[in-house]
Amino acid sequence: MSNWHIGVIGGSGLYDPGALEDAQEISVASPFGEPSGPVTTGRIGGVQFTFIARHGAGHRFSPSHVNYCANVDVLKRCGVTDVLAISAIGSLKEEYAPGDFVAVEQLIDRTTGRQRSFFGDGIVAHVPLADPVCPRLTKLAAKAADRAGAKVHEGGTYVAIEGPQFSTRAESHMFRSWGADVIGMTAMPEARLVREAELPYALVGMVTDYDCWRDSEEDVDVAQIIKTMTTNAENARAMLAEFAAGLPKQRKASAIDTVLDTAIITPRELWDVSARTKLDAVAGRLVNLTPPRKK
Ligand SMILES: CSC[C@H]1O[C@H](OP(=O)(O)O)[C@H](O)[C@@H]1O
Ligand SMILES: Nc1ncnc2[nH]cnc12
Repeated sequence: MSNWHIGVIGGSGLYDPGALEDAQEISVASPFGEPSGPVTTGRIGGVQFTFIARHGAGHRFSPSHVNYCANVDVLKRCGVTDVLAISAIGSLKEEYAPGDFVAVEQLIDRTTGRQRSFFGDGIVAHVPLADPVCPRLTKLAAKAADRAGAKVHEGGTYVAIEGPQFSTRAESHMFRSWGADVIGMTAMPEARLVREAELPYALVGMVTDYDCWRDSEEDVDVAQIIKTMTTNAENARAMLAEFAAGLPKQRKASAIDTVLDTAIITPRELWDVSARTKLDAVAGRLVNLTPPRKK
């Protein structure tokens, strides 16, 4: 059995991971509140996968209402080593056409008012985020998408908007002028939280539309996105199978696995019991070392 355990966050149109061996649906409680739903855990080949539908079964949580903290906490609690997120994205670039896959490299955060950190209430941490995705995992995901028959673009900057409305035409042009290549509503704060949980993150976007900047194209709407995503969901599942097959047999440590070592600024002797208890999965490697301090 491999030592990889891949957490998959399925976005719009991808509400189940397809066939997993020995699949089990488990409801996992989180101190950060209700996750979007139960996880499905099982194997593809010798690799363990744990899947969560970002917007819940039946797409009940909008991008602003997804409990990103709980979803990431639950994946960490299940023991995942790495997170592969799959999203529907709009294209801000001529060359990225509907149906194409994009292995995202950079993120711009335009979301507002979402909980963006596990830390701050008793234990403060500042993790580095210069490179928000893990290059190793992203490369493996891009290769898998390619082997699954998708047209894949490696690299690209994703701008995360708050939504739930799509962008105005002026915003769409502005994001293009900033150098953003694709647009969505969910990769932030997800990527921030996954990093805080010391998990490498890769984001594969499936292009569903050209947003509203392109004169020759209909402006984006949900019907267009769902139509493309339904066609693409099978490709995404095929990508997961190829991803499992293409992983190196044994996972080697990543610098992200221990990123909190140099990120927590609050001295250990001041960590309070409730913060430690809440972080027992996210920062379990550190907070579970010694008995919690009594107040
Ligand atoms: C269904 S239309 C917009 C919706 O689709 C994307 O979701 P996800 O990233 O979870 O695939 C986008 O970010 C919006 O949330
Ligand atoms: N054009 C768009 N804007 C924001 N999120 C999206 N998800 C898919 N297409 C999108």
